[in-house]
Amino acid sequence: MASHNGRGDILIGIDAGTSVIKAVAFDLGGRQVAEAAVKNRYRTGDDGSATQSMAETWEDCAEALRHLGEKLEGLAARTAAIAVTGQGDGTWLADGDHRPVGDAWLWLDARAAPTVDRLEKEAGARARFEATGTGLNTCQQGAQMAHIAATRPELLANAAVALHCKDWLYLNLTGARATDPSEASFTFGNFRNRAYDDAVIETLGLRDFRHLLPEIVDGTKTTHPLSPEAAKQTGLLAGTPVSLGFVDMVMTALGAGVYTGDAGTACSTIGSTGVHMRAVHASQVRLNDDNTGYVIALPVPGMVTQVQTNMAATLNIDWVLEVGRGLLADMGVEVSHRDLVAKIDDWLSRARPGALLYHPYISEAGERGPFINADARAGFIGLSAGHRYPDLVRAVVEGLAMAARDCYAEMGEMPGELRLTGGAARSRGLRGVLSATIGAPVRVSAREEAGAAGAAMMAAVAIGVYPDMERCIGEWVTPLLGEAERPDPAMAALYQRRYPTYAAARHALEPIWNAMAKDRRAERDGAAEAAADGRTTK
Ligand SMILES: Nc1ncnc2c1ncn2[C@@H]1O[C@H](COP(=O)(O)OP(=O)(O)O)[C@@H](O)[C@H]1O
Ligand SMILES: O=P(O)(O)OC[C@H](O)[C@H](O)CO
Repeated sequence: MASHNGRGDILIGIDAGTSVIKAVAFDLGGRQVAEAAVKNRYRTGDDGSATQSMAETWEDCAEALRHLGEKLEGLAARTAAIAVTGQGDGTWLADGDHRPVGDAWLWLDARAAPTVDRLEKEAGARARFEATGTGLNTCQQGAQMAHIAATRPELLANAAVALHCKDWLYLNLTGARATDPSEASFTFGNFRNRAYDDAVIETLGLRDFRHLLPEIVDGTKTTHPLSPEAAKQTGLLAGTPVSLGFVDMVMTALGAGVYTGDAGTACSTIGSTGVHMRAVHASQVRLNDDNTGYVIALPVPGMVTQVQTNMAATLNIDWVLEVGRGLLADMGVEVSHRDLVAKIDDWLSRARPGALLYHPYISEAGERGPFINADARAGFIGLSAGHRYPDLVRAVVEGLAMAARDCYAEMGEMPGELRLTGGAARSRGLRGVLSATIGAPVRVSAREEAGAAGAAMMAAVAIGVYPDMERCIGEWVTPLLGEAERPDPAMAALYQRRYPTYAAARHALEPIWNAMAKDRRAERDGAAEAAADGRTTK
């Protein structure tokens, strides 16, 4: 088999997202030259589970790389390096032969909620937060492993290594068991030194499982060669250097301009999840009193992102569109999700701004930023008989913007400029709502695949295309930033008035969510008991 000869003019970035797995080819100066995508698949259950086949995820990744090869002639020989990032958090357990131990638990999995409640009440919770910079929530591997240890210990007993999504793909690409400094430190470590912290592991009750945590590898410094088996499956050349990217949240932000040296800028990703972040030196991180948010390392020495993240962003848009699609389907009218997405800006323009309040906590796992409550649920406030579908769509979009403001309010001053990325940033109407709600201009990067680009930038630094990340950003990111879109003053004043009501309502709703969740749990337990009785009396 041919192997890599150490040259090439293409960098491949892989971004294994929650909705799509993408493989993207860039030239060495950062121009995107080809892209291939495979839809990701995961399952959700009534018990709050959200799981994904690990074997299929690797097959889908390999398929995306093969498709990329079909689109770009001579890709294998031209590839100078590959980098991989992916959906963060979650628990991907592999055994000693690098086979999956069951399906992966995703970041959307809510089963660890009782364990999060327990651990947050125990001594050591604040110390853990001060080390990781990250509030414990159901998404994270630490909480999920602690829950698995309590409820399904055989899974951990059968595992040799606990990985995240991108780490699992890296293992399949290279055979190396590794994780990156960002997920390692915000889950089990300290963001100041990017290393594991045994005291954190102890507070999670995971001392006996410490051996499952893999080596931490900085993908801007270290690469591993593509293995012969992976080469066969992907159509690339064995020996091609592979760099392990940081978690997708920070790769996307890096590619979209979170760190360009301009003071006061911030970056929001409005994708399935909503991620709101600013680049700061690790010494400038301000931890809140509520133990919420993330501190995610950047692949730049000393620099991290201070983050608050909404569990669900465009998942809310998808929900309201699906309501419309389902109704039309019942009446025999078939429309696609894409057709409905194309209508969003029209609906936004037909509805009165600020007429309704919507809290976008549509995920089964509740909300994680700026507050953590697995019981939080979405809802409209202010409906009256005259409201129509466009009003609901507008309220959902305004709810995403209010939730973003809520996150920035928790982190200090509102940003002076907001760089936007993620699927929903394509909507001009949504950008206008966000800009007015934050009270700052927004800019969208012409970069289509910011996450894959962020990862490829790490490979570019790792193989010496650039001496450091700053120089790479100067060519890959800054020139692609679009014009600043300024907020409409009247709309900004309206949303400024609405925000305190939005925030007050979410505080007031907390006991209602908790009571509803208690009822749901009691009903589920009652149904399970009735089913068990039915079985024993047969
Ligand atoms: N033009 C648009 N206007 C508003 N929302 C959009 C638009 N295009 C895509 N979206 C939303 O973005 C979602 C996809 O976002 P994306 O960032 O690609 O997903 P992910 O975060 O899962 O990678 C779509 O499902 C839809 O809700
Ligand atoms: O794959 P996407 O939805 O872009 O990213 C998911 C995040 O990594 C996740 O929210 C981490 O908890």
